Formats: sequence, structure tokens, C-alpha cells
Amino acid sequence: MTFLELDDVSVTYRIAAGEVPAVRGVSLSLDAGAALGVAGESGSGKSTLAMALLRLLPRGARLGGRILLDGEDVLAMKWGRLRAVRWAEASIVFQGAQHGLNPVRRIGDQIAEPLLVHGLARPEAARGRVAELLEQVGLPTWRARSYPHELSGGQRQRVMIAMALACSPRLIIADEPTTALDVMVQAQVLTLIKQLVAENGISLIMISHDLSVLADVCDQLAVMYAGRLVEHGPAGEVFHEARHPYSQALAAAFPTVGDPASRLAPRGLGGDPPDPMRLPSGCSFHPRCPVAREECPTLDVELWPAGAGRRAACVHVREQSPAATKGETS
Ligand SMILES: Nc1ncnc2c1ncn2[C@@H]1O[C@H](COP(=O)(O)OP(=O)(O)OP(=O)(O)O)[C@@H](O)[C@H]1O
Repeated sequence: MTFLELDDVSVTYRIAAGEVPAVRGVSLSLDAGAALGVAGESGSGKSTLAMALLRLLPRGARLGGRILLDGEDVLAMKWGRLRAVRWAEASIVFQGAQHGLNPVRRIGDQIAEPLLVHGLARPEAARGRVAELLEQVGLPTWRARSYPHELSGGQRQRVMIAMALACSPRLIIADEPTTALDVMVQAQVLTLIKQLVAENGISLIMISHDLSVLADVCDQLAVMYAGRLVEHGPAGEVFHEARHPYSQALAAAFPTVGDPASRLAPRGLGGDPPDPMRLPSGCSFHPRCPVAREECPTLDVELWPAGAGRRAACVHVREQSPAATKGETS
């Protein structure tokens, strides 16, 4: 059953110099209990898309399209409903979020806060729930009395996951949840997230520049380039047999979990991602594409079918999909 549906979602930031089209016409859906990974280089629009899902965009950002959360139109939600949804139905774990813990408040009080604020538990019951959550994320219950500085980075990120789980959400959005952690701790936290979403039937959207991490945790993968979706399909297939040349370069760039050197640029690709205010014509990827053709700068790119449950926005894919149906334009 579809839990989240995005239809032609776009986000434009307005800045003094003009408009920044950060997300352009993204359509996706996510089944209840499924995990979707969103990959792409820095600036491709991943975080903007994540924030758009819960209308957490900064003032001045224009959000268009349609977002349905369990059938409910997020763009039409009144403020009170939106606020309740943000904690009780969906929650976000941000990159380096552990640094956002309040240094002068005990861990237990911080985990209990969303429960108390949303009236989901009285103080006594909240204490019990905090102990349960700490156990779930692999921390001893006495840690409830600790202050953030008494915990390691990995332990603090576990606390953030406990906070995200506190109100038993049906969706967790994890934006680079392990980027700030060392490789060993990263693997432990990823295993924990994978296990918790599976055990609790929670839908997950995980954002990363690292395709190998996403392929390990998620069922589906979506690859973004310059605000557009360029490939989407089953995680293992997109990672091991990417169809879009950009996804192929991304997949080749991350042979191991969290290799920091590969953050710089996908292997085999020259240049940088385009400035969203000066996007190349036609296929936005053509200036960096190793297999670009003469027509690519003028091509009206769409997401063409690229196998069962797969789509990719590349002219080479279109050629191999004669039955291509209309998807998205680029
Ligand atoms: N508040 C803002 N105002 C104006 N432009 C913004 C704002 N936030 C992001 N952008 C721009 O929107 C584009 C997408 O940014 P976004 O942070 O969503 O990308 P990302 O893929 O999540 O990158 P990263 O991995 O570095 O977080 C970038 O060009 C960025 O500069």
C-alpha cells in the first residue's frame, strides 16, 4: 500500500540574485514499511526534497506539486495538523544532528520532550518509554541521566534516533544520519536503523551521497542530479547495474561504506554539478556525461522505463525502451 506519494514536486528558493530551482518535478512513491534511498552529489536537492516533505523549508521557498502522506495532502494541511504530523507521524534525523542536543539537559529529558509536548504521555509513562527507547537503540537505561558531552558521537546519534522513534512515527526521514561518524560506528548505526525500521514497520527515506550505504539499507533507490530525478528503481539493481551514466559514476565512486575521499567527485566524472541558476540546456548532465551525444544539449529528457519497476532519464535508455511512456521532463 502506498504511504507517501510525490507528484511533480518542485522547490524554488528566492534569493537576492534571483531564483534557485533546487528540486524540479520529482515524482515518486513509497510503500508503507519500505525504505527509499535518495542519492546525489552535494547540491543535487536531496535535503531540500526531504524538508519539502514536511514543509520544513525556509521562508521564501516556493513549494509546488503534490505530496500525499497516507492519502492526506501535505500542502493543504493547516498549521496545527502539520505540527502534529511532524512528530507523531513522521520525524527527521538530520546530518550531524547529535550536535543539536541541548548540552545542559539530561538525555532522558530530551528524549521525553516530544512525548510530553504532544501530550502523548504523562511524565511517569514518558520515563518508562525513554527506558524502552534507550534499550531499542542499544544504550543502557542509566544513560537517561547523562548529559550529551558524556556520550560519544555514535551514542549521541543513537539518542537522536531514539528521539525520532519516540512518538512511534510511521515515517522516518534520515538525512545523512551517519556522515559525521567514523566508519565502524557508521556501520553500527546503519544496522540499527535498518533493524528498527524493519521491526517496527516504519517507512524510511534515507538521504546520502553514498550509494553503497543506501543500497545496503534501502529497498528502492532514487538518484538526483541538479534537482531532478535521473534514475529510480530497486536498490540492488540501481547500485549494481545503474542505467544512467551519472548513477553509474556515483556507484563506482563508493566501493566501500563511507570512503571520505570519494565525496569529492564521482569517479570518472570531470567538472562540478551545475549552478542551479545557470542550468545547462537539454539534459542537465550533458556537459559532464562520458557518453553524451550531439542531441543531448537540446534533448527533452524524461524518465524512461528502464526495466521492471525502473526508470532512467537518459537518451541511451530511451533507445532501449521503445515502449517508453511519458514520465518527467528534464
Ligand atoms: N536556503 C536556501 N536558499 C537558497 N538556496 C538554497 C537554500 N538551501 C539550499 N539551496 C540551494 O539549493 C540547491 C540544493 O541544495 P540541497 O541542500 O537541497 O542539496 P543536497 O543534495 O542536500 O546537498 P548536500 O548533500 O550538500 O546537503 C543547492 O544549489 C543549494 O545551494
